[in-house]
Amino acid sequence: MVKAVVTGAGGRMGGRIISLMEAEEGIDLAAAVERGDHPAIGRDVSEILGLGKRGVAIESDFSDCVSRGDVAIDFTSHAASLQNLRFAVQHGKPMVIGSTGFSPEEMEEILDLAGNVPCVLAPNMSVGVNVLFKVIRTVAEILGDDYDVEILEAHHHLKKDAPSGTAMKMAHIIAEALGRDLDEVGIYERKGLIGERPRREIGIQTLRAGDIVGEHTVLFGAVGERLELIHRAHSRDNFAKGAIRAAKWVVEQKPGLYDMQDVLGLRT
Ligand SMILES: NC(=O)C1=CN([C@@H]2O[C@H](COP(=O)(O)OP(=O)(O)OC[C@H]3O[C@@H](n4cnc5c(N)ncnc54)[C@H](OP(=O)(O)O)[C@@H]3O)[C@@H](O)[C@H]2O)C=CC1
Ligand SMILES: O=C(O)C1=N[C@H](C(=O)O)C[C@H](O)C1
Repeated sequence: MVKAVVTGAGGRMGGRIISLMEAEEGIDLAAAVERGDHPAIGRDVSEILGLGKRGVAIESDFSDCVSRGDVAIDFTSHAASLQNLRFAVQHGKPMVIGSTGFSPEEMEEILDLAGNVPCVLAPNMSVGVNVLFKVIRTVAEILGDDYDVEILEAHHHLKKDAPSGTAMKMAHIIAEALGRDLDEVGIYERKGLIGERPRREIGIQTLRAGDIVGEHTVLFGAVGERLELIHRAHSRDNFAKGAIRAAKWVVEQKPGLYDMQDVLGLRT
């Protein structure tokens, strides 16, 4: 039985992960963690989620409880996940990180830390999006420079980072497939007399509205036609199931940084 410590337990993703873990074989909740000043601290985690009492109280100090688990699952924020990974390394514990919005410097530190423990880091843990990552690489390679590339993402109005981690990963995949440097060709907003669209631009556009769970469109446009590849998440359960699957997988791995392509066996 894999024992998991879940951080961000009072959040949208943390809550779904804990709820779905109840019905999942081979994994159990060892501890649940929230930010120190969160109103849920000290309350039974299942009570918060409307599941009745389970005898796991929400705690505030990850460094205190990480050693009670075989793996930590963290959907909090870029800063909290990095801090938690530092603690996980101190205790030699594998980690699954779903948070997004890491800076290049933070990514460098994660890569460095993951040299000590196995770590899955993925901006999107759904099977559908991870298949789409492969598909858009192939499509970009086939269509090449003849098609304009635009990525459109839409999320709920509570999301803190933009563009989404998924949209940024899509942009990186396509830039790599087309031999372009995303720092040079990525365009995140347009306004005013912008002139004709440079052919090599990769547009990444963000929408925020209501309770949209997560939608990503990759548009390849030419004169006379366009190809659109769309993923729509209907709930957070696919992300949560992916995180649980990653947690069971990562405990068997050697130290290193992995993503969902590795977990799902999609890497070629
Ligand atoms: N990889 C994937 O498949 C997915 C990734 N995400 C990403 O996961 C992250 C979380 O998303 P979501 O659940 O919607 O966000 P929420 O804001 O609902 O949840 C995050 C939770 O983490 C808590 N938190 C913040 N800092 C700490 C800390 N230091 N220790 C413990 N808990 C802390 C927050 O508390 P407080 O509210 O008090 O700040 C909050 O309860 C985001 O970065 C999002 O982009 C989301 C969905 C899928
Ligand atoms: O914050 C969210 O909600 C989501 N974040 C992830 C991202 O930034 O890509 C994945 C998902 O679309 C939901």
